[in-house]
Amino acid sequence: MIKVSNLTYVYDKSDHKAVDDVSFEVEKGEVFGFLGPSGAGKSTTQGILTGLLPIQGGEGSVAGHDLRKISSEMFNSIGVSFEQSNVYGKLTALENLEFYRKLFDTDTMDPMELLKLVGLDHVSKKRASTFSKGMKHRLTFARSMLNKPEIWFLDEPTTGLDPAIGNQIKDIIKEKNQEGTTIFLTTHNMFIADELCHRVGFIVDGKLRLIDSPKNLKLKYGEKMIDIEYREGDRSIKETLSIIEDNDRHRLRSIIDKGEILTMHTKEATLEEIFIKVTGRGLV
Ligand SMILES: Nc1ncnc2c1ncn2[C@@H]1O[C@H](COP(=O)(O)OP(=O)(O)OP(=O)(O)O)[C@@H](O)[C@H]1O
Repeated sequence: MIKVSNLTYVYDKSDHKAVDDVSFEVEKGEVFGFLGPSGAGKSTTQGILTGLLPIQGGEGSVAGHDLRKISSEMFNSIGVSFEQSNVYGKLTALENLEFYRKLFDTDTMDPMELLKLVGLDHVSKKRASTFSKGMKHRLTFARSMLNKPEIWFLDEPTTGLDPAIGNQIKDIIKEKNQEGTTIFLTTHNMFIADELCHRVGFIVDGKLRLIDSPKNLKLKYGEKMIDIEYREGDRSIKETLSIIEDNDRHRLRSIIDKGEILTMHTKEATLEEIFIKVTGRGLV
């Protein structure tokens, strides 16, 4: 669905590559997470893939369309939800969707149905300028689904939303993916990536450092830890021990031998911890 090789991009008057020799493929039906800290090159890559920025170095295709010869047909196949909401303030929520709907020459979704899906049906006749940041974000998100995209580009889809609405958005993403939509998710939120993505790519300073599934990454890089709580006299004590480090393994054995264990849980490394281990960088 997406195939890029040696993608490179330098902004005018910049002395460094915003995207530096990036190659990857995304299969049909996959949720692919593009993860990295601020300034890593995520938005620039997404800009090239969605035709907002011209391809400079390298090759690529999106839904079978060559990025060097972008035609309007490509825009019928993709949906893009930007991190920054860009809705028309003077139009109502419904008018915003009706307006964009006319720009496609492909089958589109019913705007009211979309507003209902993102919980904005009760304000369909209100001007978007009166909306909160979260509501504008949901309207942008709904708009990106209008043309029933084959590939859906989502830039920080849950950032700045309250947790209940964030969960609703995550459910919609999962549902669309189950219906067959391929998803390219750009984020620096590792929890969302872990929950939603089949594979993730770590990008830092314009370079793609690694691609794998969250599960494989945890197996490969995650040092398994155990949270153990036990009783000693009339006190309960908690410890976190590695099951790889020799000293910790001895300690664990001696605690088990003494008995009186209250709780014991294995604890996997988070994707964020693995990102730091692999790239030497945090996600902010
Ligand atoms: N319009 C621009 N002109 C010049 N440099 C830019 C422009 N947009 C981005 N850059 C630079 O390109 C690099 C990659 O930026 P990009 O916005 O792609 O990163 P990002 O990973 O999407 O970051 P964020 O998570 O903050 O959106 C950064 O060094 C940034 O400063």
